[in-house]
Amino acid sequence: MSKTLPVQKNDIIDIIFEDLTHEGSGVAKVDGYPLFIPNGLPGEKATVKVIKTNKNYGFGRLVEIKERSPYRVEAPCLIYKECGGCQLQHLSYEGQLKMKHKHVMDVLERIGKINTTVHPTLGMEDPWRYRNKSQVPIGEQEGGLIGGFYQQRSHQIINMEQCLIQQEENDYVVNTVKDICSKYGVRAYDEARHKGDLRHIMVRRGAITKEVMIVLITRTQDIPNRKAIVDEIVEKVPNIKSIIHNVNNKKTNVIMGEITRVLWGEETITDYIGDVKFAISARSFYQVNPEQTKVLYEKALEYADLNGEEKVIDAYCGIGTISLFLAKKARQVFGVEIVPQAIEDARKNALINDIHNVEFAVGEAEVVIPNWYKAGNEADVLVVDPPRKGCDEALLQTILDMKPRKVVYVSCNPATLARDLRVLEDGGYKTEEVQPVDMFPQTTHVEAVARLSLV
Ligand SMILES: C[S@@+](CC[C@H](N)C(=O)[O-])C[C@H]1O[C@@H](n2cnc3c(N)ncnc32)[C@H](O)[C@@H]1O
Repeated sequence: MSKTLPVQKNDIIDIIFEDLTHEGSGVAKVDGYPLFIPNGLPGEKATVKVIKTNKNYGFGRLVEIKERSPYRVEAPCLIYKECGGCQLQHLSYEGQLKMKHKHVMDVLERIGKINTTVHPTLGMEDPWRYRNKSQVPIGEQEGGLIGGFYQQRSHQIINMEQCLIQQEENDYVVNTVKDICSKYGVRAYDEARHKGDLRHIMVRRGAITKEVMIVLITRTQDIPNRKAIVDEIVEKVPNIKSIIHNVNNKKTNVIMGEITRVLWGEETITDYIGDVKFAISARSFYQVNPEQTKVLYEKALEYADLNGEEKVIDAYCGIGTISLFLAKKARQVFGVEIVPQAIEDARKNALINDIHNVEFAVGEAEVVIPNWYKAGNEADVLVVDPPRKGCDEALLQTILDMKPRKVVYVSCNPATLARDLRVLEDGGYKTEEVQPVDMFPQTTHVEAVARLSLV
């Protein structure tokens, strides 16, 4: 069968890169047959070696770049090639923003057949050191704890002293906690044998308040020398506000387990987005790029186009971040979220900010909102901000039945955005514009906000 393919394993051929995959590999086509080649950039001419062929696509390796992309740069991070965290450090930031814009346009067109205006990506002035949350898997080397990242396509942990997309303070906190736990004899979790203690260290830091939360995630119910560890963390970590212990004793890739308790300090840290203050607990979702979150939410608010009279639903509301911005401009907001701790935070956040025209419910958006509609409730504007898998069909159907005047769709996955926009367009909505926002510089991820109106 492979005889009919235009290339064979071990062929050395000249190609031109046409595109980039979500993993950051260059894509070249030979008589329509796609080859995926790490490190290639669109527009580049190169010699490549074919290393594997499947029926519909193959893989190759760069031998020589013959014509470089004007957007190619030297990746500043020394562990960029081993770490799976960033995929685009070899592409200039201007190139990244262009690539993300094209990606959103292509996916909307290819998957959703959506014909709309996609604006150029809104990027950052300084696209480094932006993350407010660090979450590192823990391993062992020569008796001490190491932590950093999984080597690409493996579960081998590589130690990391710094990460160029993390706030610098988070690097210090992770390294300090690693050292303290090592000193007091904490053993790393051994995934293969399901033995040992510490699985992950998570650090979250308020960009404005500087408040720090540390979460120690262990397999075991307790942490050896817990008190000494906590005391030393409190002594060594500036602005520490909360030390949390989470127990995850399952054989799973999911990071946090069901049991969460406060070891020291508060259950939450606080932070500001614009002039709204938020309490954030360990289990709650909170956007990782605070600077761009403000840009994203402002765009969502602009697209909601509120005049103070509307009833608004915020589906997948997390700790009520978008809900509270909406509540300042609407008559009534109803937020729905599946994580109970996030809804506790959301209610607390409404109180902290003296906002009273908002109500929150715990549950699946695809169950709570249809029931809410069946009970005779309606909304003028509906905002959705689902996880990567997009909106559930039952929620989309309820939107089509309820017919809110406007739908604002905030998406972290252009493919599911395209799929869901197609359903909404088939049901009578028009996608008027889409704004990509770069929440994750140096990576292939892109966020986008879409504005839909009932036609
Ligand atoms: C991308 S986050 C957005 C959160 C919030 N809008 C924000 O900007 O911080 C998606 C949220 O949806 C929640 N979620 C996931 N599946 C859900 C479901 N079926 N129903 C309701 N919420 C869900 C997650 O817990 C998470 O908080």
